[in-house]
Amino acid sequence: MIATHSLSDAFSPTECDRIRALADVAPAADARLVGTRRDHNQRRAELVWLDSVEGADWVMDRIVDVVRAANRAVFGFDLTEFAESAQVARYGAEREGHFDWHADIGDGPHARRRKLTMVVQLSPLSDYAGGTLEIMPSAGVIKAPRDQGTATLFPSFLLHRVTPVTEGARQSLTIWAHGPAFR
Ligand SMILES: O=C(O)CCC(=O)C(=O)O
Ligand SMILES: [Fe+2]
Repeated sequence: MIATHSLSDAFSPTECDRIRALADVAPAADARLVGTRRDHNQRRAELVWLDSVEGADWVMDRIVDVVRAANRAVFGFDLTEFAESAQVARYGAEREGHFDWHADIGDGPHARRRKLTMVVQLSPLSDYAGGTLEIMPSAGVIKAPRDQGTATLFPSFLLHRVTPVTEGARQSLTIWAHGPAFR
């Protein structure tokens, strides 16, 4: 079974910096989990929804291309739409930014239909320590490559986490692709 798929140059470092600059000037919200509950032990991060940011259409265009190609080549899921905005998250060492083990399939009308998750590493390696994205397809854990611009895709039902950032700050871009239930 194919668990995760990483792509080293989904975005160039310059493009990552442009996305970070867009997110940096947008008002950030505190991270909400699937639904509306806020639980800072589960997740500590600041979020910017890309659909509320002007000048970010090219980011969504690229996301669609990358997810489509990876799905065609690797996953073969029946995906019909991107029903939710892409999200830029910032995990800062000042409050040990992290996201504990979770799956992305939730209770909401959209979260329930998430099938494929893609996370792009927006920060250069030198910006932070900790903040590793780990995915658990079975007994072992897969560590997502950290290089700036690398995308990691995985089925949204897999458990994954971001370990606490201990120095600096890590930013990531997350998008979900949706479709009818697995069968
Ligand atoms: O920031 C990451 O690497 C993961 C984000 C995530 O798991 C989520 O938003 O559901
Ligand atoms: Fe997640």
